[in-house]
Amino acid sequence: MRIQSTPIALPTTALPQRPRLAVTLGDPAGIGPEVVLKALAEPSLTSTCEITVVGSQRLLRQAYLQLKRQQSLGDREAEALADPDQLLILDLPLDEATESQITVGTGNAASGAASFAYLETAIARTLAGEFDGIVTAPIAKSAWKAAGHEYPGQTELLAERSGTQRFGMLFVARSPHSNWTLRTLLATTHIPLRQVPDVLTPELMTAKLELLAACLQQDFGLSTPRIAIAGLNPHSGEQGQLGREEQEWLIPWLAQARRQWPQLQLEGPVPPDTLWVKPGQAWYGAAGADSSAHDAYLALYHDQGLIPVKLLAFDRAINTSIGLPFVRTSPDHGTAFDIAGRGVANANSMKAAVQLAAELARRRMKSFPST
Ligand SMILES: NC(=O)c1ccc[n+]([C@@H]2O[C@H](COP(=O)([O-])OP(=O)(O)OC[C@H]3O[C@@H](n4cnc5c(N)ncnc54)[C@H](O)[C@@H]3O)[C@@H](O)[C@H]2O)c1
Ligand SMILES: N[C@H](C(=O)O)[C@H](O)COP(=O)(O)O
Repeated sequence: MRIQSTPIALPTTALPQRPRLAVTLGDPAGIGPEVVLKALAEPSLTSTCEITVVGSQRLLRQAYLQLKRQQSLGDREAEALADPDQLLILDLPLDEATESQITVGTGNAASGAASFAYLETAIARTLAGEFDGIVTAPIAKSAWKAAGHEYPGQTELLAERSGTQRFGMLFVARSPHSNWTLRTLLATTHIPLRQVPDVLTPELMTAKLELLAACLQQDFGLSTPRIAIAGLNPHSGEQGQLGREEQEWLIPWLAQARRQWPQLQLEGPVPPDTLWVKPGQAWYGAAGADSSAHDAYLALYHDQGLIPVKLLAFDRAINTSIGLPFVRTSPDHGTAFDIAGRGVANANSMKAAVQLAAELARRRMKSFPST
């Protein structure tokens, strides 16, 4: 089903009861179309929110037909796929020349430009009040760069276009073993490792902690959360013997943070190698672990936080942008060019991203009903 790309002005009396989510296709050469079609085949998701796919209807249909062909030839039970003709699609067609440059499995300037346009459009329509949140299928940073878009990722474009100065990258995952929820915020993200010690400052940590506390309160109903803050160096510097950052500023900053936010139960700087023991035990449901694990973790750099997240929950963790004026979630994986087009992508993280976006949007609609 194709809808014209004209603003949908709802009369104020007809406020939507279900959250309206824009789901962007991501890089059309990656697994985005596949995981979107698999996720939107879930009635439990599509019944709780109104979903509009933002991207090329033609490329989505091509992905659908390719997956259907593979399933007809395969000996495995065919995984349900949403029929593009049954979906609400905000169609952003490519001209013939550009579309001919899209090769499934290879990100390039054409696929980068397409995925950039999908997200740009979803942001503009959300800011115009047409959507309550955005779920973004994966893009390839390298393809964005090839298309001339110098952003570290989707998060930065979302922040720039929504005029958001302070924002964060939070990973959320609900354990299938214990139903315990892992929440990990990254203090720094897409920067080279060697820059991390210089980018980390007390001001940055304060900004991230404020965002995290507000998110835990607003989106998860946690007003006195237990938060663990990671150390930077091995053994958190071993009293300065293995690095000085903890002694020089991180420990003093934490002492000041405890005074500034008495409602937060702050632990740290926790030695990074043992920080993840309790969440790991809580994830697998060890007796009593969920009471000793924390409500949230503040990791100091990308892989310090994401190695444990993806180790425990690669197939279900959700990247949630906090601080934006609307909900945004994304699967934790990327475009997976190496398996794109083969029909073997796991769509659970995409499903979890849609489900969390609907939950958060619904919660915010109740907290801040439109006037
Ligand atoms: N949400 C996002 O937009 C996002 C997240 C991470 C990486 N990326 C981008 O994706 C591109 C590729 O990144 P990468 O190779 O580091 O990570 P990746 O997640 O794309 O792939 C890593 C490995 O995991 C596998 N994999 C990923 N998702 C899978 C799924 N749903 N089902 C089964 N297997 C899956 C891949 O086949 C690959 O072997 C890069 O350009 C990166 O910037 C985007
Ligand atoms: N760092 C994320 C991850 O590894 O899952 C991902 O690259 C997020 O990037 P965006 O800002 O494009 O969502």
